[in-house]
Amino acid sequence: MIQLEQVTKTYGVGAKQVSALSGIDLNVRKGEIFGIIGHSGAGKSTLLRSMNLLERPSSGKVVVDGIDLMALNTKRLQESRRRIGMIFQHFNLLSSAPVADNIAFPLTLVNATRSHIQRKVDELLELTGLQEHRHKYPAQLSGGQKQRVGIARALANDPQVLLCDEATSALDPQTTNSILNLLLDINKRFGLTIVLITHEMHVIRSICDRVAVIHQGRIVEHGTVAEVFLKPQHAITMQFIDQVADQLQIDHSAGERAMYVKLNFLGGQTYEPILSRAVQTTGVTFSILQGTISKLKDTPYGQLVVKLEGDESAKQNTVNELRSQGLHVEVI
Ligand SMILES: Nc1ncnc2c1ncn2[C@@H]1O[C@H](COP(=O)(O)OP(=O)(O)OP(=O)(O)O)[C@@H](O)[C@H]1O
Repeated sequence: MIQLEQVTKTYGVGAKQVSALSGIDLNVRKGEIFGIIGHSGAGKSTLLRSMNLLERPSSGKVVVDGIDLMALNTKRLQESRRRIGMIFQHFNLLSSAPVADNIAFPLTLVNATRSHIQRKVDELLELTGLQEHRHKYPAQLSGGQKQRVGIARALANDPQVLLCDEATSALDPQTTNSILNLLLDINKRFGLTIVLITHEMHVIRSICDRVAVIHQGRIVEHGTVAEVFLKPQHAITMQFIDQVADQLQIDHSAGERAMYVKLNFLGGQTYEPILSRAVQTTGVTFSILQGTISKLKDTPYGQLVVKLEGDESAKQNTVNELRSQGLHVEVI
């Protein structure tokens, strides 16, 4: 749905030049929720805004639904942009207009008929749960309600893509979850392709199908959320995963007989007695030091930290057996 080929962006001129993006290749598939995570200044906003040419890349190619955006004239670009909705961290609503008019705004720009505007606004108020707030002004709404208005407005022209620029960063955790659930619902109902940028791994884990990690203007890692969670390759990715992991301090003084391992279970494995079966065959004993079960989007995901005790070869056989059962096992 969105292809970026060798996209670069340099701000400024001469000695003041800043390279924000360097050779970005990215492919966002139709109907998926694609997350881009990175620290402040990594280039996330620049990357997201280059997908609708709010920020024109210095070089490279941006293709959305088969259309090469950089090759379009201003009028054609405006038409293409209508198929790409966007929501913002600080909502960017018209403060002097009530909720219904904010939602109707993109439709008035394309001279939609009054009856179409009325029908669409009613539909979007219902979708976003804002019916009773239609006559209120943005200043009378909570942050979560404002973002719902932002989402409704972004959907007014029936876009194929929704770009989310740190859409939940200004919200408390509970409101964040309700907005993420709304995005997930919209994605499922309408097959809308969603690209979001964030610095929070919780957001990626909750709703994304695939993720790219950006650092200093480059994509350093990408894959399905499960792949990236279970087998992070880059130090930056590990830092982000630590945001959502409970840290356990291992005391290695227990002696050589002990081996500490971290086990990651995914999907159906999460609820199976794989560890008990493995130790029955190898004869080692184990104690659980830490365990959590959470979800990667809709997929259950479990993590156990266990201490294995027994012969060196038996412990190694246990690790091998667990790996052969498809678990991701890390000796720590
Ligand atoms: N208009 C601009 N002029 C000059 N430099 C810019 C401009 N916009 C961004 N930059 C620089 O480009 C780099 C990437 O910025 P960008 O805003 O894309 O990062 P980010 O990951 O979105 O950061 P944050 O999470 O803090 O918003 C940074 O070094 C930033 O200072």
